Amino acid sequence: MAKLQVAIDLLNIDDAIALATKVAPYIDIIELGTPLIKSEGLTGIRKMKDAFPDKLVLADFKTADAGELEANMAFGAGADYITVLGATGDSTIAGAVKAAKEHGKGVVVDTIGVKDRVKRAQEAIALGAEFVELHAGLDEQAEDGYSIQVLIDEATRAGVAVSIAGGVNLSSITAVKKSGVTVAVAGAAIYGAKDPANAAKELQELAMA
Ligand SMILES: O=C([C@H](O)CO)[C@H](O)[C@H](O)COP(=O)(O)O
Repeated sequence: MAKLQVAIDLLNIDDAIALATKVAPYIDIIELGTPLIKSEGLTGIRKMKDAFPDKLVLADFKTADAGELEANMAFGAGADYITVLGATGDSTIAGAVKAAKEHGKGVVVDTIGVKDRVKRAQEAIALGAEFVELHAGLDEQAEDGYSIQVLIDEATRAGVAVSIAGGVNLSSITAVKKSGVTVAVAGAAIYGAKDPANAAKELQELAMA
């Protein structure tokens, strides 16, 4: 059974909270996507956590430097998780992990742009990350020939706690879940659906099957 995370790549916090309200019954983790964080800042995180105190809130900072400082900012605003780039140095991940331990929260390392995602995932877990996101971002997904299968194969081999993000939808979620992921991340498949609540419900059913 995999947890389900909704990645909200909207730009307005009121729209994001309205979406989260529809899908929250089927979701374990509410992610404020990087564009939303850049648009609404720490205030957006505070508003989301205030609206959903019983849900895990993930701030998709994609931190590249000053790991401890940025993690303290995110956790101070109410986030339960922050993302840190796997492409950055070990000291940045270690700094964020230090802040996470002080707050009783978690660091998720995002492998976007990393060549050897499996190796970096194993290193990141050794540094104290709670889980690692095997991630093909929106631009990589738009490249010719992209297939989520590469992430599914990597999750099967990783041997550490991972999530998959980058094209998780109703067609791929069963294979994603079978790969043994801790968390399946779905963005456009939920916020772009005609009926986001129903999309989240169907994804959750398949993630739990
Ligand atoms: O993290 C993401 C991206 O970098 C923009 O913030 C997306 O939320 C993530 O890639 C989810 O992708 P889809 O499920 O394919 O929308």
